[in-house]
Amino acid sequence: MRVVILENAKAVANFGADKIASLIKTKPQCTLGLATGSTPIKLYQQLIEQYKSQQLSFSDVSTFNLDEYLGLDGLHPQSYRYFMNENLFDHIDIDKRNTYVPIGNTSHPDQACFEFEQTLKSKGGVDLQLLGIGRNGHIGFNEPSSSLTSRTRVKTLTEDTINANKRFFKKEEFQPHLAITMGIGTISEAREVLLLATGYDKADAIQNAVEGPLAARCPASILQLHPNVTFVIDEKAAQKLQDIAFYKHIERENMRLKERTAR
Ligand SMILES: N[C@@H]1[C@@H](O)[C@H](O)[C@@H](COP(=O)(O)O)O[C@@H]1O
Repeated sequence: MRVVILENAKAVANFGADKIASLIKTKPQCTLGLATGSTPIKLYQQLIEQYKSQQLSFSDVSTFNLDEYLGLDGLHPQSYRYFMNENLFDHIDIDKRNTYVPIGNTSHPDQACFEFEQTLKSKGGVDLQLLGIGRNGHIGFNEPSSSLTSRTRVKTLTEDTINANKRFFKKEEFQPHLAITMGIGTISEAREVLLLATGYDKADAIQNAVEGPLAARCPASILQLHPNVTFVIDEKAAQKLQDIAFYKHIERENMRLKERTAR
């Protein structure tokens, strides 16, 4: 488990974008696991800039998104399909047929979840999974008490999550209380995981995820078992970690080692 603490949200976005860009350069046909929410927006902007300046092509990349609101179709401005089109897909050269977001407007959600898992499997799984984190420690829409080995399925959202996401909906607008989400077991199978968090709001969740016990109360704590996970967080989100000095020390040591081996 690697904990990278950076100065601010911009540095977090740069770090994440560089990771994704270097994966695409070494493996143009890679499969990315993508997230929504406000946290990855700056990272997506960086990727768009790299595409526009011809440093990066997404033409052979496939993507799988973590989650979608149940009951919203992809044309609904608050749907996660719409979010992905607006914030990334419409601005790069990705083939949209290779972009998979769980289908929210289905009358057969269990079947949709099963097919999502099957498609992910047929594509060989996720190379790099990008994650945000909810204030209560959720990843995707796996709320506290989710099974730590769960697969893609329908989940009920907590009041805290509904309130946190209210800002995206208009006052009288229907806000779904259910969502389809990749399971925690599904997420854990990604070959590499990058979790981004910024701001004081996320400090408790980060402390529980990184230093708390492995527990369904904090779904992100499952990442402690992952062999290739990096938490990329800003100083504000890091403020409740007990071992900040040690995490920073490790990063400095790693940097020195890199410089020495590069000589
Ligand atoms: N389902 C999404 C999560 O994938 C995301 O990580 C979380 C945090 O969002 P934000 O980045 O806006 O804080 O919000 C939603 O609940």
